[in-house]
Amino acid sequence: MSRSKSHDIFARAKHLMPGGVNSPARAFGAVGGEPIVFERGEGAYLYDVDGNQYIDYIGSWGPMILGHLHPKVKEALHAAVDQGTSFGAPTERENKLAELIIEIIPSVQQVRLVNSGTEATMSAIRLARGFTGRDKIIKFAGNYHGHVDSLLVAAGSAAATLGVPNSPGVTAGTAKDTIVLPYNNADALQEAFERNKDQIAGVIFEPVVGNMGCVPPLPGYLQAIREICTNNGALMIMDEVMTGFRVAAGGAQELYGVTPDLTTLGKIVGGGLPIGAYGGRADIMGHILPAGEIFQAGTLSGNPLATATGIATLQTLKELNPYPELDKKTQTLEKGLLKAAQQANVGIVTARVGSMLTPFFHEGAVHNWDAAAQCDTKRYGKFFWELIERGVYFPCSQYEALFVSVAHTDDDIAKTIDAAQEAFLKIR
Ligand SMILES: Cc1ncc(COP(=O)(O)O)c(C=O)c1O
Ligand SMILES: NCC(=O)CCC(=O)O
Repeated sequence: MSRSKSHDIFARAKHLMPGGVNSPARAFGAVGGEPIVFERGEGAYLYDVDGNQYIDYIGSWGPMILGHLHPKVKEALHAAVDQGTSFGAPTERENKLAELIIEIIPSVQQVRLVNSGTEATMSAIRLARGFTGRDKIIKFAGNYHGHVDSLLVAAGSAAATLGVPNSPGVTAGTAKDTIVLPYNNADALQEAFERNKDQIAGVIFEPVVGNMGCVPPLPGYLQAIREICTNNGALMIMDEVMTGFRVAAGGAQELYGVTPDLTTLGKIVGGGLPIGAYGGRADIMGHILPAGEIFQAGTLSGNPLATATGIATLQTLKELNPYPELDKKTQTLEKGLLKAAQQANVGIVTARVGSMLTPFFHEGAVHNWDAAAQCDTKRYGKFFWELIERGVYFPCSQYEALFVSVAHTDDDIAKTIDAAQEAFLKIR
């Protein structure tokens, strides 16, 4: 497989952009080598500038649940472009997207559209602080909520992958109001509330973590967070940027039957265009300017193109209800990976919720960051490259979940398992 054009373009990129990329997650820092430069995507496939085809399991880091260039999404985008790209003023499309979100996620009674998942979490914690009049926020090690200063503490995703869970540039003053706890440990949460009585504005968390690899909540854990928040007058902020419309139509809150006060959304809600959203209880959302007094704004918020692709994506998901099928396909992939690893005598464990999956190069189950940090990331990197050589694009880090889309066929899954079989044999 030649990637000479990719190499030349990336060589130039390194002079133009820090590290040659516009986001560190895509820099291949953890797997070594150079990122692949892509030209187009269609269905379950990505095509690089050298004409190589890959079965794509990154899906733009989550948004592409319908696959690339889904006809309904493409059509909606074309129609929207013909009407103008941005007005900085209300549109009916914003209502439609808001209505869909509110219908699909009942805990969201009102919603504000923003431009990214980062903006959603940043705004949600400002709202939690403004609403409660308290300063402190609890987050969990290995959870990632975008590059919000106060949440870039013990962060997962690229921050963990590239060894900067606590980014320089985040002041001690900012970080001091963030309390970091281990995930999947309700006792630690209870104790933190006892130590910081009446000071905690909210708890922000990934209900299924995708950013230290896929780490599901232990039974009863989400319910415990709910109870502890309620008992202490703190807001439960479920970061469903990744899990929303992914693990179930109504996200992890539907899957596990737990109702948060605020929900943050991104990725799928924009169907591949830049968007984010935060919403929740109307009495809390009513504090956002201009209904209330807490400031939050955006020139491009509610963008006509992003709302068009968001509506088309959510409507198509509603029509298809692909979740049982996604679950089945991803389970087949999970079982295939496990079997292939066993045959090659390579020790892995898998974790999966619906169409989110991670093969961990680790001996026991992974429930928190301490365990995830023990993974053999070097071996993961080797596995990753063996898959690339066989036309399979897995996440370029042990600490990112892979995603299966509606476009992946049984044949794609079978080919991926075949590729994994060969890859495990190569790296054993
Ligand atoms: C759970 C979670 N929250 C927030 C974010 C930040 O979203 P964005 O990259 O759109 O800013 C991400 C992904 O990046 C995420 O996975
Ligand atoms: N799971 C991590 C992300 O989704 C971030 C992607 C990026 O920043 O490129």
